[in-house]
Amino acid sequence: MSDSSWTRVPSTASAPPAPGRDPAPGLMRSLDPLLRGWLPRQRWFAGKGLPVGRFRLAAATELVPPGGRLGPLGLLHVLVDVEQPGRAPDCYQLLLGAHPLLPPALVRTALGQAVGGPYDGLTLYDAPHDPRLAALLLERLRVPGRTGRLRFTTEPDAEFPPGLVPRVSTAEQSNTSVVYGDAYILKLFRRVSPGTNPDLELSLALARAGSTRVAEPVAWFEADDPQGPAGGEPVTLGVLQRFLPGSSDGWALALASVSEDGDFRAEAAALGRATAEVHASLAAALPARRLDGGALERIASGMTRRLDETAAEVPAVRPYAGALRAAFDDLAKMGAGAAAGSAVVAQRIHGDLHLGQALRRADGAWVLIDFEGEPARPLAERRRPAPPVQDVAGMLRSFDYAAHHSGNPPWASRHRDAYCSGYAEVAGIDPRDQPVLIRAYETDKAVYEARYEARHRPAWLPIPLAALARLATT
Ligand SMILES: Nc1ncnc2c1ncn2[C@@H]1O[C@H](COP(=O)(O)OP(=O)(O)O)[C@@H](O)[C@H]1O
Ligand SMILES: O=P(O)(O)O[C@H]1O[C@H](CO)[C@@H](O[C@H]2O[C@H](CO)[C@@H](O)[C@H](O)[C@H]2O)[C@H](O)[C@H]1O
Repeated sequence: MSDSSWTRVPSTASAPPAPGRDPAPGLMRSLDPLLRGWLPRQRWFAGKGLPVGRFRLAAATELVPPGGRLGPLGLLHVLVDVEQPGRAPDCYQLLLGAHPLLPPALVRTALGQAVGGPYDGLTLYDAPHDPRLAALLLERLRVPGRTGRLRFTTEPDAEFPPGLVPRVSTAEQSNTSVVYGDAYILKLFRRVSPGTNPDLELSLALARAGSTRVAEPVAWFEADDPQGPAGGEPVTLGVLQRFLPGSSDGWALALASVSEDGDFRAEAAALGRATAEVHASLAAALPARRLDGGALERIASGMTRRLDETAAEVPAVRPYAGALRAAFDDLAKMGAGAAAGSAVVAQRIHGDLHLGQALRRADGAWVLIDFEGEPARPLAERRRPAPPVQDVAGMLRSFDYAAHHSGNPPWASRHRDAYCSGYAEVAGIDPRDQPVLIRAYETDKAVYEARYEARHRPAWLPIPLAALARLATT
């Protein structure tokens, strides 16, 4: 199937639209009232709690099946910039269907009825939930090439068996994933920015290096940066990866163990070994360098800044802020004492490692997923090499989360120890022998979690707060 069998909205054909101009006449005017109601309610909407200002349509492309027509048959792909006071505009990826009458299963995915514009009178809805449109997207991913500003790529040995039935993953998520017949999972990034998403970059680098600790990407799609110069950084929009059928996620397994006060230490140690293997593969495949003292001081000052910002936003953090700063001051002092060069290596890392990012395959092996980094951080920061102890700290926090979530705090310490022992077996360095680093990174992560929970799951805020209280007294 050639690229030419796919239709695009003619007005998005090639030249970027002038700023503020609607590239598909009337589209933005009809989308605007629908997005105002729907967008802020989505789990992945980053600017929750802030008023929503202007929308600006950055790109619109309609994917239509070969021989099909624009309108109810197609999938409307939209990139929209959202302005909100106090934050830089966010660009969101929307995949929309348009239909005169929605079947009952799709009603809850509706944005509402368009008035005016190219979809006048049709109900717009979230397309990933429509098996027909999700299948259409997979069909498009099979064929490398371009449609308007969208560019589709496949790995050379990718195979697409026919008849893969799509379903949207129900996991609580920062993005939207569609599972195709237990063979593939397509992650659709919702808040996007120029620059290759590390989830694609790192899982591809690991898979190409022969690592079995990752779900291999088989196809992906990107857009040219709608605002950028020709040849600028691509915007990663979606990645199709091998699905691991019958796998269990580490968070569910850990919770089950906590609730029966079970012994999960062998699994925790295996996970530590898997983490260290991934770190070794990333260090071999991508740039790594020894940090100088100044770099450690800059890392410490970033942590202090995040603590101050969080204390300003989350009042419950304030009582601990003064004492917590000591962890970052100690890291800065370590940097000051190592002006000529420290023993700390920075390399590409997972960036947001927790138990929910580890899947135990049906054969018992641990695989890491979601190399996107912390969704709230800017992409450039998430792609910067960092000490691997950051990932270890993330996982240690997660053992603590599981134990406190289910009211069994003693479970945490023996499993944290087992994880560190497993990590040390492969890495040759035990994170517990780097107390200043691990304490600073664990504190930074708990601060991040306090802000994350305050914004997204206020009922969970006591978990990171209890950790901050403990870290403030160590
Ligand atoms: N390759 C895979 N095989 C099986 N399940 C997966 C795979 N990738 C992700 N999942 C499931 O989807 C969930 C969300 O995936 P994730 O990449 O963490 O998305 P998000 O960034 O939106 O949180 C995971 O917790 C897991 O249950
Ligand atoms: O999985 P995401 O990339 O969306 O990560 C975000 O959400 C996570 C929660 O779903 C959050 O993780 C925190 O809660 C987990 C339990 O639900 C716990 O295991 C983690 O240790 C804790 O950090 C993550 O921080 C956030 O970035």
